[in-house]
Amino acid sequence: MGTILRNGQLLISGELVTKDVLIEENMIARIADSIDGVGHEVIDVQGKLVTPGFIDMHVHLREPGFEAKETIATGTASAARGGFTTVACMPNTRPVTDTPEVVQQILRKAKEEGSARVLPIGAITVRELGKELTDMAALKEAGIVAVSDDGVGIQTSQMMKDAMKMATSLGLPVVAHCEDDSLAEGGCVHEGIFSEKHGLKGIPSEAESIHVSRDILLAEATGTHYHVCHISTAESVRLVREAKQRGVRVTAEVCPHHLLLCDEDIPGLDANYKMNPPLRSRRDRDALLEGLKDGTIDMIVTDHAPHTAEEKQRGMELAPFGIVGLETAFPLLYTKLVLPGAFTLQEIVDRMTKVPADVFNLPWGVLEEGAVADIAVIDLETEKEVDPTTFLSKGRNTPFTGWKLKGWPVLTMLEGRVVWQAEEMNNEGARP
Ligand SMILES: NC(=O)N[C@@H](CC(=O)O)C(=O)O
Ligand SMILES: [Zn+2]
Ligand SMILES: [Zn+2]
Repeated sequence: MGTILRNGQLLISGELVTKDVLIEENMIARIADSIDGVGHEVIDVQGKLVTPGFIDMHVHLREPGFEAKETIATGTASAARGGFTTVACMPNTRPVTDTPEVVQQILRKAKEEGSARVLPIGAITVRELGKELTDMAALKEAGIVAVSDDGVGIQTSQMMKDAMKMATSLGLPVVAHCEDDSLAEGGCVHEGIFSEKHGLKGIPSEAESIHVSRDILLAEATGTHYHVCHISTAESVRLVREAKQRGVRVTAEVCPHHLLLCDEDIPGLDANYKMNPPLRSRRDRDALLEGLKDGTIDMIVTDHAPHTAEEKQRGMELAPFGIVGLETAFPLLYTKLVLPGAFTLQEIVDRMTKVPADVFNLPWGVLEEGAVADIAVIDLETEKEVDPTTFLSKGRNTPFTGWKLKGWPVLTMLEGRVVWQAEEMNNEGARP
């Protein structure tokens, strides 16, 4: 017996087309105008978008070590609710994901308790201290898909060059958090309108862009696949665009919050607007949208970064950087970029599925016969307010509370298994 998703809307060459999808075992067995339901379970998804499950190459699951913020169980439940079936998790755990043991522990937990596929990213340097390279070969053997010291920048050029050489020899992408400490130190928001108004120390744009420029030169010299994390400034976008034109192997990701908000939008000293990199200027925000449009920026990621309520209540200067993102990403992008016509639905879906799969050489992210049945079903009609108290994440730290959005995922399948289902998708009323 298989499962049929009946009368869903599939994106085919940019058009929405009504189709049935038959899932057998863990695979998509058939996609057709109409599939006979006899002998199968049938789920009515009439009028709803059926897409490949989303892939997020940048999340913080916090386990091991920071289970008060999030666990692999709650983080992947949050992912499933957001329509994500694959998440890559950053190594700034405790201990840092810098040994094969931690990688194996994450993979084991994910298998036992996970509602999404988890791809660990290993640390570039031991304890992310920037002093000594990790044993990347052993980490790769254990199952990492890339290396990163996310949370901190690699401060010296020599360390980054050594890391790139090592990663290249192993075929691992270098995923870089770009931040020059000598420029960023002590800042809590973007250096600009908001920091001036409130007398706060700012993080200037160059703190990011200088690393991007340095790393592009190093990537060119070493032949590395260099991937820029959470790109946030106009200058970084320009640098990546020029590097791509010259044929450097550079890719980039952007977060929904940097596409939709700028420092002018921060209402006051609320740490739910504090993340790293910070919300930049309107000009930067516009450059990110343009970069995403023209392909300079390859993919969208959430940088889901849960923290406890107590931590986030410490105020703008003392609270940790980071906001959650998995459960609001698609509704935000759909409502704020697709519905107003800035991006097509296909453009947004591709940057959350096929493109990250292509860039990181992953076998998921497509909805076609013979593919693994990682699927998101999305209600494009019903408008609902963002309500953090409903989040499956332990984190409630979002600046989007109360936003009225459409495009809420209602059913998520991982390898053919339903891992999340909204109440309204209770199977009653479906008929063969
Ligand atoms: N983005 C953030 O603001 N915070 C991240 C670290 C990071 O992504 O650099 C975190 O781990 O909390
Ligand atoms: Zn980062
Ligand atoms: Zn991060």
